[in-house]
Amino acid sequence: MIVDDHNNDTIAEISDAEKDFVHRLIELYSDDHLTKEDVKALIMNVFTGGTETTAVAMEWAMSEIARSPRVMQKLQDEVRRCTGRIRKVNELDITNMTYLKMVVKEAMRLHSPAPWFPHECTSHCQVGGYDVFPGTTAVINAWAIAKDPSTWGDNADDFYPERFENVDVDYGGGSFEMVTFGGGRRSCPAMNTAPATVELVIANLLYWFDWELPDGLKNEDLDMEEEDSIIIDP
Ligand code: HEM
Repeated sequence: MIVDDHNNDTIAEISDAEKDFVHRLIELYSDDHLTKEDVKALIMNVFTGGTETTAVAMEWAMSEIARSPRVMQKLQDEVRRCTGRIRKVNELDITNMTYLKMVVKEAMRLHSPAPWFPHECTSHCQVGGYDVFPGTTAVINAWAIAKDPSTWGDNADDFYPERFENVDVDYGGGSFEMVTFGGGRRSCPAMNTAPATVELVIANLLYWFDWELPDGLKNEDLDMEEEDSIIIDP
């Protein structure tokens, strides 16, 4: 259906700037670089890997902000200061919002949207003194890694965005203290765009609205229990 909507015949009439992800895939298919099955699988990858994860990251970040009046006030001050008198926060404003980036990173540290992911070992190696043989599935527990007190200290379970003022850890795949987007060759291709999306939405919502919990609910009473699955929902 999606592939049919992007009818091959019309691609030649579309400018490069207007071409989307599916147009590019169809071009590669037409050049014999991909099969139709590859195209369908890649589209499914983006839908399944890209929608729920980002939505859940946003929900957790909003919940943590709503639960912490101190963080909300500091963040809202930054968003309004960096945005000025315009109608909408844009990507350029976000580049100056250092606290926002720390808040989103801290929310993703505490609540890895993809808590674990499997990798198959292709050659014999040793991990922590254990032999791992080819064909073995190793499960990377991103959830636990990001909460390890030996890395993150005694307040590892607390939502404290300021910790990133002194910790040079990023989710770019190079810091094994936090592997929210995986690492290496199979790491998430959206490791830069996904946080940017969350930042943009939160900045706009805080710019325009003062947030409150519903029905007089107290901050400490907000239910932060996680629902266990392949994606951790609030
Ligand atoms: C907060 C949002 C997201 C999180 C936390 C996340 C996390 C992850 C993780 C942990 C992996 C597996 C890495 C590994 O196996 O080492 C992955 C893979 C992947 N993600 Fe994301 N992701 C997010 C958003 C997105 C978005 C928006 C897209 C696409 C638009 C996307 C597309 C993919 C794809 C295609 C893969 C498979 C990469 C491969 O196997 O080569 N993800 N993601």
